[in-house]
Amino acid sequence: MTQSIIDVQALHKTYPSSNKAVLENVSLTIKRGEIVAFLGKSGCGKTTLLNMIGGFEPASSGDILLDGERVTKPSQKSIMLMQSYGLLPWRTVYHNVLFALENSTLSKAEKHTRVLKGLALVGLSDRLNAMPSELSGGMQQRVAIARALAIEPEIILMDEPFAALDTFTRYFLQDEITKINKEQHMTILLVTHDIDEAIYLADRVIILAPNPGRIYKEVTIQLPRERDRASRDFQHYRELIFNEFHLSHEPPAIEYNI
Ligand SMILES: Nc1ncnc2c1ncn2[C@@H]1O[C@H](COP(=O)(O)OP(=O)(O)OP(=O)(O)O)[C@@H](O)[C@H]1O
Repeated sequence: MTQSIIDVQALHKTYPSSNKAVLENVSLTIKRGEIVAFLGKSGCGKTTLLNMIGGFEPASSGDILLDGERVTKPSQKSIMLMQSYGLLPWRTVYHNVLFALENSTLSKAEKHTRVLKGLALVGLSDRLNAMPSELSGGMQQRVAIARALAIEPEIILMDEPFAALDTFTRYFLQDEITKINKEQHMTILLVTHDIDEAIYLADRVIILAPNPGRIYKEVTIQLPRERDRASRDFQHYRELIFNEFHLSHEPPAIEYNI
């Protein structure tokens, strides 16, 4: 049986500045090496959930266990990858990736090896000395992925990482992510608004309902890897998730008092 890496137990979240619950009674278990996508209407708490799993935001109640240990602060076990690449414009590609290891106790040689490995995994070994301004958006996001990989985290948390990119660059990076997941057996949690991206990448899609944010439905994607977006099976999941997604935030039925 595959061991679970993340256990979210009866999680509630209300931000101190508001008295409205953002997340209510969220429980889920994520297996090591799994890719899980979160879909849901804007404001239903997807980013909040990811931030809490990353240790950036405390829970109001409930627990998050990572490898059996309670998450109370950010750790090197999980890395957040954002839509904005966050590269330092005055550093080369190599030095941007190295930056992630600056506070680590690794030797200089080990850091060098990790940087080269990370950049090789995203196909950028030939751009070590390039400046971020010389790279396309897709390449900059690959540098950001390499930087995350250099840390060798167990979990990568992705908050709409490809939303700002054009379709083909997005497809290319989605393939990179599945390759990295397969080769490195990394657990990947992905927040997206793109149903196709969720089906293409995920082993499991979790649909959240809003007000307060809660798990509405889980869909296991039983398609072999090297998924074909044009296949009938893919179409089946597209329709299934599309329908569930709309049901998840249907306005309540209007009551008429006659
Ligand atoms: N730091 C904060 N303080 C107070 N309220 C917040 C804070 N961060 C988020 N919220 C509120 O929590 C709710 C959920 O926000 P969150 O960003 O988690 O949703 P989301 O599903 O990721 O939305 P989107 O898809 O638009 O990114 C929203 O109503 C938002 O206004």
